[in-house]
Amino acid sequence: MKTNKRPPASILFIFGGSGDLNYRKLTPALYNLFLDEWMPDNFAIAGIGRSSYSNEEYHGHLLDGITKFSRRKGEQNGHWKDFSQHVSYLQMDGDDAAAYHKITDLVKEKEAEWGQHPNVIFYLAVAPQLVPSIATKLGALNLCSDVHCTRIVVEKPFGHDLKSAHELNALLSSMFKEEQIFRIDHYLGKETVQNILALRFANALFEPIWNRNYIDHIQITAAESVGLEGRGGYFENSGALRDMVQNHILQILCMVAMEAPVSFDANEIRNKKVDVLNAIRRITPDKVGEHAVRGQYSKGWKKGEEVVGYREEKGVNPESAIDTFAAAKFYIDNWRWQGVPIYVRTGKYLNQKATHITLQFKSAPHNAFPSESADTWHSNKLTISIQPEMDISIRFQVKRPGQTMTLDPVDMTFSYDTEADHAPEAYETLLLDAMEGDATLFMRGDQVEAAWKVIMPILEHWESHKPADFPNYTPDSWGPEAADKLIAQEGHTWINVPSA
Ligand SMILES: NC(=O)C1=CN([C@@H]2O[C@H](COP(=O)(O)OP(=O)(O)OC[C@H]3O[C@@H](n4cnc5c(N)ncnc54)[C@H](OP(=O)(O)O)[C@@H]3O)[C@@H](O)[C@H]2O)C=CC1
Ligand SMILES: O=C1O[C@H](COP(=O)(O)O)[C@@H](O)[C@H](O)[C@H]1O
Repeated sequence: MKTNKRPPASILFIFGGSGDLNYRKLTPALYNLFLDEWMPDNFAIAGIGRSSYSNEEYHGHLLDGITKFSRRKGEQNGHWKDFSQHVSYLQMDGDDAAAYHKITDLVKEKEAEWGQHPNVIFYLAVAPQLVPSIATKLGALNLCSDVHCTRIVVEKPFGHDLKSAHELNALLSSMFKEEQIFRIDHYLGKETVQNILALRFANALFEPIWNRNYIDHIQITAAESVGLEGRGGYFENSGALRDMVQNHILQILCMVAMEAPVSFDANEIRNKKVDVLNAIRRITPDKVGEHAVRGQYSKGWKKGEEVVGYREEKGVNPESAIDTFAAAKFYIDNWRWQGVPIYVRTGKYLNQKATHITLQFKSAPHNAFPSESADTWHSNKLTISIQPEMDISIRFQVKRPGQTMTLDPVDMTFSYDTEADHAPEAYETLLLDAMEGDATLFMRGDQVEAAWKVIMPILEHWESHKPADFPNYTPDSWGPEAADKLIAQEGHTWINVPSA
């Protein structure tokens, strides 16, 4: 786990330095680490892309991103000038092997300037099709020597399906050792996602009831209020199941369902998580309809503005069968979770931005209270809100003050928003971990493949059976009606946690 020390001297090469992710997330995160005095004493950041920028233009572009998207807006009392001196832009085509000397030149220059061998981190924030070509050329640089500690950070999606993920793992491990490969899933860097482990394994209170004997079912919702945001080209090759369930949602599920780790060693945590993925019951092709629902948004209204349907978005096939909503019911075949349904859902243009996990407990075995209390009888639930609210809330029943024995449900809530002044953004945590070489919050190769195995039957069924009812939900709703039917099969309903 992280120490309180700054990481060693590092050079970060960001492939995709001219792209959206770097503009909105990576550079703002690195700048926040700098402001919070977490960056190494000696560091350099080089953005890489084919677009043309002078260093000065590049700095202006990045500062614009910070002003729009960072948790700390703007340049912060002159600190930007100090930070930007560490940042440069390398114009190069990642497919052009002859251009890679620019990387080794910069490493040599910094070694001479700092009088030490820095860690070299390659961050691949590029489309997945480019990853094999770039990784192969990086491997050929032979920077993975005794003196350099080289790491490669690979953005999601990791592969397009099980086969391509397996091939990419094989390619990366032919050039890098597993401890050098950092497969990123930014949900694992979110404070409230990490807090699931603290809640479960730093408190003796929850463990005895965290199982099939007390929990009726679990729900995981990752709802987005935004639409495609110009990513039509990407989404047409992806869909909600690939974009959110294969990675973020299954990783959250692992943290909720895993057994207690013996230590916080990266491999120990990852072993426990992969056990969960391997225990998820495989959905057979004939059962996909009972276990999974897909949706696609139509045109409609969002916050009082008319918005186009998915099929009318830029870069989208007018007859597209891509899912912008996905819901599924999973079972984990082990002693702890046998028979407990786990419902997950995600979608674009839903009613609100809300990511939360709810553990719905079973009802008390006997209601000894007067019969009128039956109307207000609610079973307990524990809700972990990941965003935008960051809190943990337990619902239980109390007696309403007065002469009658009437019960009311109340919530006891811990709010991260009030306790943590400036919770770091996920990418701050993950970039710092990558510089420190701590892979606990990153995915191991077998974990990614195990997650693909879980969703492959659904993907294959959907790809071979085109939906007859698309588009089937309107913007600002909670998705298609079929999602309500999915959960109603076992007498449950989706829980929508209202945002403040
Ligand atoms: N944007 C987001 O919010 C998120 C993105 N991601 C992932 O991050 C990755 C990048 O996404 P995003 O930033 O949105 O994509 P963009 O399309 O905005 O950026 C793509 C980047 O790749 C560069 N690039 C493309 N071809 C080459 C090439 N041949 N050689 C060198 N550079 C090249 C582009 O630079 P140029 O055109 O100048 O060559 C550009 O900087 C994807 O895997 C995505 O799934 C993950 C989570 C969220
Ligand atoms: O990885 C992705 O995540 C974002 C949602 O991230 P969040 O941190 O805002 O919840 C999603 O919009 C995007 O489609 C997906 O690629």
